[in-house]
Amino acid sequence: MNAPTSILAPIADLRLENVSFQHRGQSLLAPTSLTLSGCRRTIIMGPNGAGKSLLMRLAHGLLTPTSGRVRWQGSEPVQAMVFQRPVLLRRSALDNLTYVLAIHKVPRARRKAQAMLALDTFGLTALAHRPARVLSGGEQQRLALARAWLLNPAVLFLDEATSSLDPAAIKAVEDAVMTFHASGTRIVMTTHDLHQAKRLADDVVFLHNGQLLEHSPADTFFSAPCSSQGRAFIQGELIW
Ligand SMILES: Nc1ncnc2c1ncn2[C@@H]1O[C@H](COP(=O)(O)OP(=O)(O)OP(=O)(O)O)[C@@H](O)[C@H]1O
Repeated sequence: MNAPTSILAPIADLRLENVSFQHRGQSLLAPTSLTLSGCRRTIIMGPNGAGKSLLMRLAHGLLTPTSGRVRWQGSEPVQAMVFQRPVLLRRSALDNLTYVLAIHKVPRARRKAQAMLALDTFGLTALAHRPARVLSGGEQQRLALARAWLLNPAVLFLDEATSSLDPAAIKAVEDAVMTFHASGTRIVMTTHDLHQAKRLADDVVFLHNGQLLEHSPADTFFSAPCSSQGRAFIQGELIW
């Protein structure tokens, strides 16, 4: 594994074909078809319980659909996922990163330099030797992003990655997302923060009640959503 560089090859399309998910006979995601392509920032939006995380976990392969299929149109690219609460090892920030490099069989002599580069990229150099679990929420999230960056993913999934952070930490995570995107990574991110979606989205997938109601360019979604639920959502009305 090399240090992250720009991803030059086109990223395979990810196609969800009539994907549904049921639990104990209850439909949590109605049959959904969706194609994610190019090097775009796709934001999955919708109110609490809409099925955003479900859709993302199905897309990333963490969940198996009840029906339908998820397939890559071409070779499956390297993917990484960042969660709302990152799971970090009881070690220093630096060691959390060198551990990942060891798992990926990077020669020992190269691990520290690569890990330090990742820490530097995400503004964490000064915290290299601090135990990861005492870092603030925003710092932990940036460490999770640095760890993902080491994998040089072509596709990065983020599930409510900023929902428990303050505005400065949100900005730092959004900057980190832009760093990934600038190096050629496709971004797929869930949020119910409208302002964040407006800042980041190239296109928006809007879910309500386990149904995909819209997948549109961000400008279209924010100026002229085609569903009444989408309109209510962007007007800040509560919908359940
Ligand atoms: N693996 C699972 N097994 C069973 N039920 C699930 C599973 N994952 C999610 N659910 C249920 O599916 C529904 C949608 O959950 P999901 O987490 O996708 O919503 P969300 O849109 O991400 O909501 P929030 O904004 O609150 O995080 C919820 O009722 C949840 O309890």
